[in-house]
Amino acid sequence: MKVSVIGAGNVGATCADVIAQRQIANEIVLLDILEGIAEGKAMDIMQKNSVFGIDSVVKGVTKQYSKTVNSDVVVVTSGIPRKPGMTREELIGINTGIVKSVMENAMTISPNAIFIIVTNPLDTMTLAAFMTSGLSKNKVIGMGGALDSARFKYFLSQQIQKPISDIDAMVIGGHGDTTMLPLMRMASYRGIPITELLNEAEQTEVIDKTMNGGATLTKLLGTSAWYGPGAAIANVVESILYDRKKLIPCSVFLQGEYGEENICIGVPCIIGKEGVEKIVELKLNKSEKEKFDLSAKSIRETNGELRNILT
Ligand SMILES: NC(=O)C1=CN([C@@H]2O[C@H](COP(=O)(O)OP(=O)(O)OC[C@H]3O[C@@H](n4cnc5c(N)ncnc54)[C@H](O)[C@@H]3O)[C@@H](O)[C@H]2O)C=CC1
Ligand SMILES: O=C([O-])CC(=O)C(=O)O
Repeated sequence: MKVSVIGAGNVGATCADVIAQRQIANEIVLLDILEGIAEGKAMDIMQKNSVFGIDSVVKGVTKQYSKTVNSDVVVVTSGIPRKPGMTREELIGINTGIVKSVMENAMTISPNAIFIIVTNPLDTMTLAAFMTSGLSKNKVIGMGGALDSARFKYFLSQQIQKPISDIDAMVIGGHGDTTMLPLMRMASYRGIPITELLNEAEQTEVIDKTMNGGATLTKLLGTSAWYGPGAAIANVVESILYDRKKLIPCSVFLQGEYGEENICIGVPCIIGKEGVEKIVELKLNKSEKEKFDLSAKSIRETNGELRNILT
């Protein structure tokens, strides 16, 4: 099983490290355009593997796409992260060209690969990868909701003072500060609805913290997060490589599902060896559907900018 990670920055290197440490793939190739960075990080991870007796092989290369040949999964983490005070959407100008060129280089050499897009603005970059590659829609997966759901569960566990592993919760919609939709009505603590455990004000507080999860970390770190993102990507990779068919919210191209068309947005997906194997249509109530529609509207505005950049 071979995974290539294009962009050996904070998120790409962490993702490679988690995949190696959990032995999800036996070969991981890290690629970057900056001389030496991928080689150095791969060597460092291999020396860590040596400490723990892990046999997954991590290789680092500079621009050498030939080394990514026949990857089963390609993760696109190349691109600029935001700085404190910025929105993810502000990255569209610089990151569109990067995602387009990475897709062109990577897909010819790994014709059967499933692509996981991570670069921000996530939903629009996933659409860019889908449009510019011509790949079938099941093979282009945007990773956003997996991370947002992990944050939602974390903030819920903090609020109700219970272990994270006892909490089930999901975020759908866009991967943006104002576009994500934490599904509080469906969140539960071991089957007990969270809405029975938290009052309205507490629920609102958790939702706000979740939606601002990325911005909060960016303010604290001076650049955006990487441990949560790296792990969330590895979870998607694992579901593909081992055909686990996990239900993970991912940004995927919709053609009528949730009443939307020609847009990539976060919805619950069954993720297996074919990539997106099924989109699960939740029965949203009126208020949830209104929020989902607003999220889609906002993503469409950013997609308008994308179309201007690409033409
Ligand atoms: N979808 C999500 O949940 C998340 C998305 N992100 C996004 O992921 C991206 C990467 O974030 P970080 O790793 O923190 O940034 P970083 O700056 O640490 O690393 C980015 C790497 O991409 C490389 N790169 C740039 N152009 C490239 C190209 N054409 N080919 C190959 N490599 C190239 C850079 O040299 C750099 O090493 C950002 O756009 C960020 O906003 C970050 C966290 C979560
Ligand atoms: O906040 C950012 O810009 C990076 C990201 O997408 C996240 O951590 O959720």
